Amino acid sequence: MGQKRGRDSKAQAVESKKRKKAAKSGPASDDSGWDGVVDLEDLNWKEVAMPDRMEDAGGFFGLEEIDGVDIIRSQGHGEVKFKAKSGKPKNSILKPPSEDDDGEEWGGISDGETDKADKAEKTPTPATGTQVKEDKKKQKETKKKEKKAKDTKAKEAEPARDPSLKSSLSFATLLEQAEDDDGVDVSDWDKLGLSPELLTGLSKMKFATPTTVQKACIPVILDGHDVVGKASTGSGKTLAFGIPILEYYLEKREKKIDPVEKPKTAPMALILSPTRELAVQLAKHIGDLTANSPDTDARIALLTGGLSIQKQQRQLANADIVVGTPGRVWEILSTGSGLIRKMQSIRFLVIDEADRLLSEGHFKEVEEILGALDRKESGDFPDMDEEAQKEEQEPNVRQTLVFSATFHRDLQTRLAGKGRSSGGDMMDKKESMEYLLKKLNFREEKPRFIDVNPEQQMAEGLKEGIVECPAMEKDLYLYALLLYYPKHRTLVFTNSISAVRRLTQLLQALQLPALALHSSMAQKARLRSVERFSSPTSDPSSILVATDVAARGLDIKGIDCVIHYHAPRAADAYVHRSGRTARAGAVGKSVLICAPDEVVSVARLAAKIHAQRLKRGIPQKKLPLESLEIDRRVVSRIRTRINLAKKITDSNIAKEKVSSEDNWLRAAADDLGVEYDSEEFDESQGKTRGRGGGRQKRDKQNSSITKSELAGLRAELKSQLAERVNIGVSERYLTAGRIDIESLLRGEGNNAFLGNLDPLNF
Ligand SMILES: Nc1ncnc2c1ncn2[C@@H]1O[C@H](COP(=O)(O)OP(=O)(O)OP(=O)(O)O)[C@@H](O)[C@H]1O
Repeated sequence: MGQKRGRDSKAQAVESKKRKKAAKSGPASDDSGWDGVVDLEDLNWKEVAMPDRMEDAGGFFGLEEIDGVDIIRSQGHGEVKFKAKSGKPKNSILKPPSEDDDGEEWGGISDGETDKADKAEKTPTPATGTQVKEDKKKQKETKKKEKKAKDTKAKEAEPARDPSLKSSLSFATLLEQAEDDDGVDVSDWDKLGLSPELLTGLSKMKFATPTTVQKACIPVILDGHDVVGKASTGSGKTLAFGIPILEYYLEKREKKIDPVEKPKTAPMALILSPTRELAVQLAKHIGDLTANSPDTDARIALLTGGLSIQKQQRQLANADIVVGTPGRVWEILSTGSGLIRKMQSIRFLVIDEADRLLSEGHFKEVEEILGALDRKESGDFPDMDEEAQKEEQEPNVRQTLVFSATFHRDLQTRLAGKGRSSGGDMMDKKESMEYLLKKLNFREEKPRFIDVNPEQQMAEGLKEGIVECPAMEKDLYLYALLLYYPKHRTLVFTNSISAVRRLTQLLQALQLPALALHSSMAQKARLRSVERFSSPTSDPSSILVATDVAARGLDIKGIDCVIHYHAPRAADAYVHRSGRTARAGAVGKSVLICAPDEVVSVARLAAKIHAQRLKRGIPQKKLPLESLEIDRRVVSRIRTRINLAKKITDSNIAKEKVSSEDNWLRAAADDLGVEYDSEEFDESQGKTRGRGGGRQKRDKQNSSITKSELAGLRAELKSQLAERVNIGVSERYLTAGRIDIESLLRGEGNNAFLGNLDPLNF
């Protein structure tokens, strides 16, 4: 297709300048070793023929076109160049030298005698150096004048054009616009008074409007207040605190900008997260905004367990913002020299997923960190700049920002400075709210409590459902749900690591793209699972089977469905797990697979979460969750597959287990210099009788399946999986009218099933 461009005076001016530049280094002939790449201005543009009537021009007035070119985009700069299409001579697309070109500078683009002859004709007769120069100068000036007069005349002769039309036709403007298209209009952020740098960053990230929590929190934090922020999952809390931190960074840098070297300074913010994956994500999210905002080179150190401590220590030495999990942060701070003092000057302390971070296993380290940040010791700070030292001297410069989607009622009322605690079930005595308030050392007596959605903890676009099934058939119902929702990126939550391992293998045996995530995995494997699951190029039916390590904060685009294989143990876990879908205004599903003995506790849990809505009478149901009926035919037809897959998985797991136990005992026997016989050992330990004996016996039985038996099971499963699950259709009578053959052939509908399956309508 031919390329078109508009003509305008600005483009022409640039054109002549660039042409000269091109001429200097430009191509001499087709076989000169020149790669054939030319600039826009050096193309042999031809005017587009105009219709007789100007009204018919349809906005194409003044257009030029070129044929036979390929566009070449240079990496990184968005610059566009051109090359002749293959089969055409390289210089066939080049513009011949025009009258106003300086003959000497224009090295000649010629592949024909005519051009050479033309050039010879134009070449001035030899003369002395100064004279030639002067003559040329005069010639140039005359040509310039002539050209100017010609241009003015042409302009006067042109009919008046709509200025917007003109600019929209300019090729140069089109290129500019293409660059501008990189971003979106961010005028909705104006009221928050952000710096142009961050506005550019937000525009490039296509965040046209601040979310509710961002609108509510950013100004308050910028005003220097301590904030406790509560907003539903996926509502943009990270930037609600990330933006004010970066604003502070820019402001601080402005005051003492050093063009040669950044001043060595202490970090200005410490952001604590309960899980490694969330810490990685927080650093990335804030880092993305930094990277997209011009001149915003805040350095972020990520301190999480499982990765090289030395590297993290090095990062910390130059960091502006520190993001980490409490364990590793404390490990580095407590073993480093002078680091605690350096961190004492931080301006922001962020406790993300606060209710989790301030409870359970993490509290001890958080407590150590908080204690260390407030411990005042004398001494100087040799590697700190003056302002940081000054700030260090001032008492309590630190703003504390506490965020979560869920807060225990007591924590909520206490942090909001409202009323007394009635005693809570989330923390024990020592970890009481009073203690917390004191420990967090807010600089204001009452931090600002911002609850953007007091009545609803769940995201707007989330649909909640429940599938009831016999306790021993959860695998079957899980598989059925996954078949009902093909091409759904699904996150399956379990309550134990062993269940994650087993389910991942089971689903893999059923040829589903399942990945595992739990805290006993090596950190690199954990990150790899998250990366593979979240990659935009990954299978759209990817499944991540995880423990609650993935429940908090994980922001993976495009999770369509969350399945709770085990009912969560607490209401907040349900909120956070379900919050992995329907994020940032998207829609999503959350489905609980529920055994009969779990129904009561699940009902209680749901009632708790939806208490406010139930109070207001919406919706008037026993359970605010939709009950999903899985077609009985599906259940019965997939049973064989599940049984086969289970046998294969159980056998593999039992073999791994027996072999690792065996290896351990063998090594111990070797160390002791004794013979090891596994059966003899089991007998002597009474392992075949008593408590746990049944499980061990089962493991032994499962592990004793021979290789050929296993191969047989695999082959049987494979042949089952090669067929669609038949929902009451005889394949012999496919044409009997019960199924839509044409849509079947077109590959429409759910490929897992043969026959008409009522959708779950959920
Ligand atoms: N102003 C905005 N406009 C559009 N998208 C946004 C905006 N701010 C943040 N987002 C996107 O929303 C998603 C959720 O943001 P974030 O992870 O901060 O949510 P959260 O409230 O912390 O969730 P959780 O409680 O689950 O941790 C992210 O993908 C982020 O890129």
